[in-house]
Amino acid sequence: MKTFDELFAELQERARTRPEGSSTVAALESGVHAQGKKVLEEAGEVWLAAEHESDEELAEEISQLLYRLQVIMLGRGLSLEDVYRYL
Ligand SMILES: N=c1c2ncn([C@@H]3O[C@H](COP(=O)(O)OP(=O)(O)OP(=O)(O)O)[C@@H](O)[C@H]3O)c2ncn1[C@@H]1O[C@H](COP(=O)(O)O)[C@@H](O)[C@H]1O
Repeated sequence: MKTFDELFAELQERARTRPEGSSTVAALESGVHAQGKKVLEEAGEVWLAAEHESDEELAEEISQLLYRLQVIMLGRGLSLEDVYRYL
């Protein structure tokens, strides 16, 4: 189990070291258009899960959306603080 901040630190490390086989490196290299499509896709799945699926399935979809948002943040060079200051 990990927190949002811990996942972000892990993904920052992936972006820095670019290990082979990392899905994050592949997502970063796919570009902002593909990254944005993934955000929309996962957001739609969260919506559908909230209406029709179990709590567990909803939680899993939300985790994927959070991951995709972090990829967008990393791709644009945003830090957690850049976002948190608006919360
Ligand atoms: N939390 C996630 C995570 N959530 C979603 N995904 C990616 O999203 C995919 C599932 O999304 P989809 O439902 O869109 O499935 P898909 O369309 O079949 O996937 P693709 O064809 O787009 O690869 C997974 O196969 C992963 O590639 C994630 N990839 C990585 N993480 C975590 O990120 C960290 C770094 O991972 P790596 O970069 O792979 O080392 C680790 O802690 C991982 O657990």
